[in-house]
Amino acid sequence: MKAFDRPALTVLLVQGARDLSLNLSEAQITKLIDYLALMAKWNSVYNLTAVRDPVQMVTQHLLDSLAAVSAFSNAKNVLDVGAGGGLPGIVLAIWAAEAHPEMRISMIDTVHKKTAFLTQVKAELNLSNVSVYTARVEQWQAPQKFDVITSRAFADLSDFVNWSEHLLADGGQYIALKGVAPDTEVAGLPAGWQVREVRALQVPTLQAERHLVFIERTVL
Ligand SMILES: C[S@@+](CC[C@H](N)C(=O)[O-])C[C@H]1O[C@@H](n2cnc3c(N)ncnc32)[C@H](O)[C@@H]1O
Repeated sequence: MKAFDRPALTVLLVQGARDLSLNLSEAQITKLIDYLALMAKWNSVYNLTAVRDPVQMVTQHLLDSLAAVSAFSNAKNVLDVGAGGGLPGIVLAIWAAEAHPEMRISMIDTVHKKTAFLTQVKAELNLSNVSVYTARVEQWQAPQKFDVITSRAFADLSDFVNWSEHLLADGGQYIALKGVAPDTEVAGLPAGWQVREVRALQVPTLQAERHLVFIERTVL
């Protein structure tokens, strides 16, 4: 692994957040870098991400998730499905703790090693707005329904919706983080669901195409 140069990574993150017009406090920047440090430290044990270069981790993990957070501004109760090492859920939680203190973020993954890591991140970063669950989402009976269900790099849109629709509250929506414009996936959505918007994202220093897909129940 390349060296974890905290000051240089902080500069990159601050600049990226500025490019995204996000007003992050010093405490939020510190927590985001602390999170990355935990991920870099435990990656070999927990197998959290294939991205090993800390500079790339800032871009592909922190800024990629930060580019999406303002879409969650009205959410109260968010579920991140297939959260893995915590993306976008942990980044969303660090942002929301100050920007939207009423927002709760639940994260679910099947792999116990990953949820053990997320539980450790929650404790070390003092994220009282986070809940972590180990389960297959399609079999999971949640303590409550969610007004927003999100995922990044989880499944195609139709499986994502089919496996988790029992968890979405009436009037709720999906916000999926996707790569290239997901036209084929959009066409394959199950009956009763429609795409409200596909929004292109600009992630600072990332060349790849990124999109947010907003899905809701079809109004009859
Ligand atoms: C490619 S990883 C993406 C992780 C993270 N969202 C990210 O963007 O880095 C997909 C994750 O989905 C989890 N997963 C796969 N099937 C699942 C299911 N049925 N229910 C919950 N999690 C699942 C896997 O364990 C894995 O951690």
